[in-house]
Amino acid sequence: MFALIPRSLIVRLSRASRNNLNQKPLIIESVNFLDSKREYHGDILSPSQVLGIDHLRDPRLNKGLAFTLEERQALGIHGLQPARFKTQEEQLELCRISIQRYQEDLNKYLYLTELHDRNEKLFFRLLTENIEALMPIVYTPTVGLACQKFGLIYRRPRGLFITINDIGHIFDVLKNWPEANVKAIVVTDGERILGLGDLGASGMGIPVGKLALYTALAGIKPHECLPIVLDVGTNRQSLLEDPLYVGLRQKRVTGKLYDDFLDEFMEAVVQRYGQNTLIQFEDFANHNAFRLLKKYRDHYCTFNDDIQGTASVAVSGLMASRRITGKKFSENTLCFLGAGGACLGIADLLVRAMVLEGSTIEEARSKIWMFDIDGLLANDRKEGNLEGHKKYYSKDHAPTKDFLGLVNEIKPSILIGASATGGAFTPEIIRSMGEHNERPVIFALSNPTANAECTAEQAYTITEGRCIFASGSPFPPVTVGGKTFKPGQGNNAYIFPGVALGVLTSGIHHISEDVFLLASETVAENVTEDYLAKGRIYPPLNEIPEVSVQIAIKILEYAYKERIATVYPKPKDLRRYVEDQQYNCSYEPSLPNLWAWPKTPYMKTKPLEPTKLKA
Ligand SMILES: NC(=O)C1=CN([C@@H]2O[C@H](COP(=O)(O)OP(=O)(O)OC[C@H]3O[C@@H](n4cnc5c(N)ncnc54)[C@H](OP(=O)(O)O)[C@@H]3O)[C@@H](O)[C@H]2O)C=CC1
Ligand SMILES: CC(=O)C(=O)O
Ligand SMILES: [Mg+2]
Repeated sequence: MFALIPRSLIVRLSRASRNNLNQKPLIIESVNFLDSKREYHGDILSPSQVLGIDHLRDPRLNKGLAFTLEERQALGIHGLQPARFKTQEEQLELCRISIQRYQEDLNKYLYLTELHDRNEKLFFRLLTENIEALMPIVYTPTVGLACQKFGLIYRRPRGLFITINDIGHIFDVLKNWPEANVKAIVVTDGERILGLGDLGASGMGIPVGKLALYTALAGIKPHECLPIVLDVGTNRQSLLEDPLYVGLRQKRVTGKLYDDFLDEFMEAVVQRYGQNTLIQFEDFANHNAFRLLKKYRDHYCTFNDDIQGTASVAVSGLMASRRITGKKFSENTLCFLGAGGACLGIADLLVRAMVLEGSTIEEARSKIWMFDIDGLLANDRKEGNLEGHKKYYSKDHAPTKDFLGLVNEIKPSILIGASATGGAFTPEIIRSMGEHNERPVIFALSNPTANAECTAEQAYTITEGRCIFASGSPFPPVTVGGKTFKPGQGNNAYIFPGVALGVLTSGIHHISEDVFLLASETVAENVTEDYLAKGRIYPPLNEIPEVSVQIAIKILEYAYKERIATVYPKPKDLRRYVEDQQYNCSYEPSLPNLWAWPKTPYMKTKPLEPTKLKA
């Protein structure tokens, strides 16, 4: 039975009200149906078509078949959809069935991208409720493949592309972004995308994926998030020659012009969105990452995820490992393969943690040995630089490029790889770790999967199940001697969403290292004895949303204690305050409650048995 809707009244939601669907629509306009013929894309259309169709086309408004009969009629979309009404739960079931049908992960990625473009709430609900199964698709490893194939799979724009040619006009480009209330930006210049090197503008997949996790793992509202690529060219010859490449076809700009471009970008962000806008630097090459962090950290609300987020997640894993090995941080010898943003960030934060345990900085640094592409960081080495933070870890030791030899000699209890060198932890190296330690700690943090320094299978098998293992990209469970181990994912995804939530809700201007140590502790506290017994040093991925809220609460407590919060008065109930600001991915009414609408005649259907997505 159809309800009777007064034809003289159709309801129009203003753009302002759509931008914040968690609020009730603010502006309601009555339009007389009979005298309102107007032009739309050059055609004379009825106002119902003009005004209502947006509800199907705009991913933020679209609810698919969940529009009630009353909504369909009042919005003028009645007849534009089949007769069936479907709840969001029924739509989710269709999504799960659909995604299972794809064999290739890249096709699953494309399905999710299309869903994101079509129905934002459904996309985020699907992602939030299936983190374990879908994080490897929207994030590492599949996002790496999506970046490599970016030119081929590019369909619709998502995010903002600012090129070096926009210098002098970056603010104008930012003004083209259609959202007025951006609070968080993830920005890359595409020079070091995961462990895949320089992908130029094709690196856009990374800020898009990271910000999808801002919403799915921390409930930060999607319209408050802005992914940005700074396209300064690429030095990858194959991309410059690739007819499908969508970025600037020129070598990377460097030096003063690059720096001026970055400075203008930072200033333009503040001018457009305010001083408190969080700017997360992601996948910049090493020669820029540290430099830019140092330059901007005390002037903007910013952090570098590859340095600080990675440090925080690795230290968190080591905090949990400490409960198994019984050793203080300073009682370990650590050996790093790689001395870039990730490894140096981890080493620096660990030194801070050791100092808090009572070591001096020198004692703490003496426990840490590092290898880069030119071998051991050694004072007398002729090849390779010892610039920046590398010099803190350089040793009075004969230069060597023999990593296995060094491992045999110094007998580290903790081995960490972030070198983007797949298979660099050879079976001999893993065996040596097993021979010298009852519970060797082995972290193969490089992404995507093919770049991991070793697989979970190799680590557990060669150490007869004794190692404490984590990897940057996910590995399936491994069974050794009848015991099954679920490898932990030592990925900064445990950290950056919660840190962002804490920073945004407290309004702190600058993000200190203490914030990252707090995040490490919070993640480690969520590792139960039961998880440790199964070899897990991180909570399961689907617990990250709760962990993010806890991180945010810790940051708020810290911010009020240190008097660096800018949101006053201090909320009485911090958890409630945080949760009240989070995104709600359930559908909401598309119409204001002008009068009591008659009930929609939902058709009775056989209840579906929910499909379980395999991780
Ligand atoms: N799990 C996680 O959450 C994260 C993982 N990562 C991963 O870590 C990896 C490195 O990232 P990042 O540190 O930012 O990158 P960088 O480019 O800053 O550092 C890479 C480091 O590895 C060294 N290196 C390269 N090849 C070798 C080799 N054959 N032997 C020894 N050392 C080598 C480089 O040496 P040199 O200094 O001489 O160039 C450099 O020190 C990437 O794969 C990335 O995906 C990064 C961030 C987070
Ligand atoms: C995870 C991440 O940030 C990286 O691999 O770069
Ligand atoms: Mg990164």
